[in-house]
Amino acid sequence: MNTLTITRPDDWHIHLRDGAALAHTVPAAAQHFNRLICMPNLVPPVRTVEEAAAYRERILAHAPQGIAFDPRMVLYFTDQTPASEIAKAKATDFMQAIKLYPAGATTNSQNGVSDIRKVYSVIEQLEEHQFPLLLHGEVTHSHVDIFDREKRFLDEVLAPMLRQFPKLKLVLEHITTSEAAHFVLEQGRNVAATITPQHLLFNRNHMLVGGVRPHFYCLPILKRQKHQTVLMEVATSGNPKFFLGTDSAPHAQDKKENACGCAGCYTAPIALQLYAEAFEQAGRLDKLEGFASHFGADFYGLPRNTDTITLIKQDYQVPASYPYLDNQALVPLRAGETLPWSVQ
Ligand SMILES: NC(=O)N[C@@H](CC(=O)O)C(=O)O
Ligand SMILES: [Zn+2]
Ligand SMILES: [Zn+2]
Repeated sequence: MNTLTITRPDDWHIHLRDGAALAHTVPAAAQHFNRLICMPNLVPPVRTVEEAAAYRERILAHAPQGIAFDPRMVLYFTDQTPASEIAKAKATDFMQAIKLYPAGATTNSQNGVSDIRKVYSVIEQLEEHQFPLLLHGEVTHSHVDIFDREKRFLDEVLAPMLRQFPKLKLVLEHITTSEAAHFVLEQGRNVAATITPQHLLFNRNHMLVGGVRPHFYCLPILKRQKHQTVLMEVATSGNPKFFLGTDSAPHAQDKKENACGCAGCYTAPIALQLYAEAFEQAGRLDKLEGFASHFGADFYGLPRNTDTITLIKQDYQVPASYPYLDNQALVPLRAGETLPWSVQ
């Protein structure tokens, strides 16, 4: 197969950042994706519907003319989120979800939730309004090994929460383990997961063997190959519980190539090509369209896109870096490498 035309995809998990970064991140994402779930971990975070509306305007100011582009906004869950904010968000036509970061779990999560049991009154509203909860699913206790943090979250936080709120609509974001994949498979249709291109194509050896490669460092961290294999299986299975969320997370080059490097892989301009590479490796290119373009929209109750995008089996040279902010560069995953798929 040399070309593959699919319904235009959506990215259900992306970081666009704010301010001057938007001039770079918004056009890069909009060239391939229509709807974006715009993560709210700004500094300061997007805590209210008003702040989300203002952030959406700042994003739209950089949207390319003449193509469909619909940023979907997300509240940042804090210990102080008022339960009344949920009905308010639900009543808008641009708020899509609320994102829960356990405090300290990842980039800009310091204002996240300190103990999920303290916010059960808000979660009750989420279940009642069927307003989706997006989870960065890792525990944060310093004594828990970084490679076990996702599994521990399932056992200690998510399973008890779902027992209490069995109809809660939720997305376990950027899953990285076989345990998370199986957990999602065992739940009802109200529970889904996003999977990034890096967790499909890579495992921790790619990050750590032969030298430490900071551009592969993201959270949750890349795991063993046996987990990668299971993620590939579920992503390419055609099961609608698993859909595309790139978790493209830009950090300037000097913040990544640093004695204490930031977590996050920048993939927005190459993510679709990477997913095509992964699905081809699995012999399941026929399942790419469902994963990339149908299942997320279906889960969120949005119409599927009506236009299409065409991938070509043609080498694509990833730039060494993209321009970013003042004099900084943005180094993508696979910088300088040649990918087997291009977007027409
Ligand atoms: N994935 C990451 O490693 N980083 C994300 C935050 C997140 O999605 O956890 C970021 O905002 O940089
Ligand atoms: Zn996260
Ligand atoms: Zn993210």
